[in-house]
Amino acid sequence: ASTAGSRTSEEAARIDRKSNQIYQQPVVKQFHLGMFEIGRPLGKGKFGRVYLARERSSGFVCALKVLMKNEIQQGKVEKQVRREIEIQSNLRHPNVLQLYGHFHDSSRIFLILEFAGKGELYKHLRKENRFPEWKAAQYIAQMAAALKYLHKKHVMHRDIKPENILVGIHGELKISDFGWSVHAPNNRRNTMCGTLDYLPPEMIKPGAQDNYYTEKVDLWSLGVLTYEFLVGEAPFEDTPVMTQRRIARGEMTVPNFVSPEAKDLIRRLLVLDPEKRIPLEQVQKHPWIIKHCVKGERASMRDSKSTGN
Ligand SMILES: CCc1cccc(CC)c1NC(=O)n1cc2c(c1)/C(=N\C(=O)c1ccc(N3CCN(C)CC3)cc1)N=N2
Repeated sequence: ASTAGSRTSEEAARIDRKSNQIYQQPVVKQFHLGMFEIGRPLGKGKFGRVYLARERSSGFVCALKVLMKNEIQQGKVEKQVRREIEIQSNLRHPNVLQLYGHFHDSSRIFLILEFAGKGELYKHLRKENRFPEWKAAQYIAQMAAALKYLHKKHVMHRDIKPENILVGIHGELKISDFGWSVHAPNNRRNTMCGTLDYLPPEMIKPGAQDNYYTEKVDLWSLGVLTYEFLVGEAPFEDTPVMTQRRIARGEMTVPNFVSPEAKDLIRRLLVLDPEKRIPLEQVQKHPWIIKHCVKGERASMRDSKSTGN
């Protein structure tokens, strides 16, 4: 295959004679509102509304997120919106909601997002109260894969919670809302708003001199997410003051209906010392994940027989 370096920047696409492939460089298209047919509203958040949309020429279905410039300015979140666009535009993973492009007019910013056909995960969780272990394990495996991808690109999400996860048409999870994500390491203190439940100890009580934290914050949140999927509420849920104290001390109890394997994974993620949290590779190989995610042993044996390895 060609070496990317040899490709000059203005080339949009080229035929590689050897492999007779077309290497399509993303052509940065200019988008505008007239290109889209707007459908039903899908949801609304603090700073925006999202609509089902279809790009007229291609018929491509997407989600159009509309942010009001004046609300963004008043909320002093321009930087976050800029970061969300910059970070999410460069990400491509089946469990990360894709941002295809963006544009703006005099009063609004528009984000062209991947359409997640089954909506918000937290609504599914509230409706089902809590997920069966096989479903929770498959969801956590997908989140671990997404986080591994993000961390490889030195992006930490920092706001992993059910409210920021969408469900695709085939039931796959999609991390969204990169408003709080940053490139690691991050040694700036950011005032966080919203729920405290998912914050790790190092973000709750950063040492005076070193409020330095890394991607390990997402490991803590993955632990909180695992707990909430299985129990139906967050592990440190309490009054704001008590929540902070319980997080800082890692005080939580796992109900008996949670299997020992799941309890083991939760305890290995909810570790106060960020360096001692189980790494994502180990999460993906954890017995609880393997038990629910790898097709039965016989099935995999069948695979290996057929491929003969
Ligand atoms: C502006 C809204 C907002 C604010 C803050 C954070 C986020 C990310 C979660 C968002 N949403 C966002 O960016 N979103 C980007 C999106 C997106 C939201 C979305 N789909 C839906 O919101 C949705 C909702 C309900 C739905 N149905 C519910 C009823 N069911 C019977 C059938 C399926 C199907 C899809 N697809 N891309």
